Amino acid sequence: YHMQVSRQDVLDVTMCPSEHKMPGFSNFSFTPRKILAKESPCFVLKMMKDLGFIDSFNIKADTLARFILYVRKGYRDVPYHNWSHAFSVAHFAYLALKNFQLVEKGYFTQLEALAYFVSCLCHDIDHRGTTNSFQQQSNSVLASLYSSEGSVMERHHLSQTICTLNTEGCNFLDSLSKDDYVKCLDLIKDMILATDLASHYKIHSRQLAMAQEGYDKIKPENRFYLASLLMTCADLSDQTKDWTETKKVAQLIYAEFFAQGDLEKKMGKEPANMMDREKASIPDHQLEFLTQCCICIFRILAAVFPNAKVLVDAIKQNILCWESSKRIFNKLCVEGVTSYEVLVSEE
Ligand SMILES: COc1ccc(Cl)c(-c2nnc3c(C)nc4ccc(C(=O)NCC(C)C)cc4n23)c1
Ligand SMILES: [Mg+2]
Ligand SMILES: [Zn+2]
Repeated sequence: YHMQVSRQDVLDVTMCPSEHKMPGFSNFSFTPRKILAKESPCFVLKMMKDLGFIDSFNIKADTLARFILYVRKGYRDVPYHNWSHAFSVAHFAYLALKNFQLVEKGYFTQLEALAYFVSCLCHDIDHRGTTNSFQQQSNSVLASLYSSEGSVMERHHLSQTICTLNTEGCNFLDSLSKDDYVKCLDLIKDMILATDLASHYKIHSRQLAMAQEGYDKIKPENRFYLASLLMTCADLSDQTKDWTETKKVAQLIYAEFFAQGDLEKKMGKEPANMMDREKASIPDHQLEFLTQCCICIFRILAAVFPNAKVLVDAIKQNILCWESSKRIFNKLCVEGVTSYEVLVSEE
């Protein structure tokens, strides 16, 4: 198992030129998907150094490098829920920590910041490109393990994260004090479980109330709601980038959804419309997702952090683009051409 990550691989990451200049890397408009997969482990290390985690927690660089490489190995080659998604979600955590000054302004302790960044990097480890409901439908091993508690995939991602930490030479958290270590794992658990969209819907109204009353750092439940909100925002952060990026990401998401729909048809099940390549209307579904779910979440974020308004504006821009592309789709979706074929053809 140790053969998967060589000593040389670890050395390449620890020795990577930290003067890797990436103009705009810490701006909200930066698109992390343009970082090549082979360079991304260096950028993860660079972000963690820049956030002060290495110094604050006396983390050993080669242990952290090995952990990052095993986490990358833990992601599968599926269209959307792959390492590139994990890296982009972790990059948003970096942007939030820096641009909202989460630690400097007392929203997060340095330990909560570390847990947030690591949770984002690991939040979808070993995703199979299928939804929680598909686990139930297909009686998957994961469903038999976790369906009684719910959030089946998220519990698996958490379990894989712990397993990776316990892989020999990967536990970069073992330099933490006993208390910090236990607290950090507890935070990682809450944060990874918070990425189940169904869990978000359960607390959405309380997050909205929290923002409208004015964020009160003293209330412990507020710290939980803020951490959950920041996890969901990171998970959806592709939607805050430019239209070219948003369109590319939609192609990946629907490639995954339609592959699941094809599987469900083979199993003699009727897939949901948005999973059925013959029935899905991508612009309509995306407009519904952006207007009913995405923009609401980022509006709450902007109520707590005023400079997050640019993220809401970016989503509004993408909504306009989906509306105009919807008109083009409707014209092109003549007999037999599916909306996915139009989406991928619109290069
Ligand atoms: C925060 O957790 C997740 C988990 C999985 C995914 Cl794919 C996403 C996600 N990230 N970007 C998107 C975009 C652009 N559109 C989406 C449209 C529908 C759905 C969805 O989950 N509908 C519910 C049904 C599957 C039960 C998710 C969408 N989504 C977020
Ligand atoms: Mg997930
Ligand atoms: Zn995700």
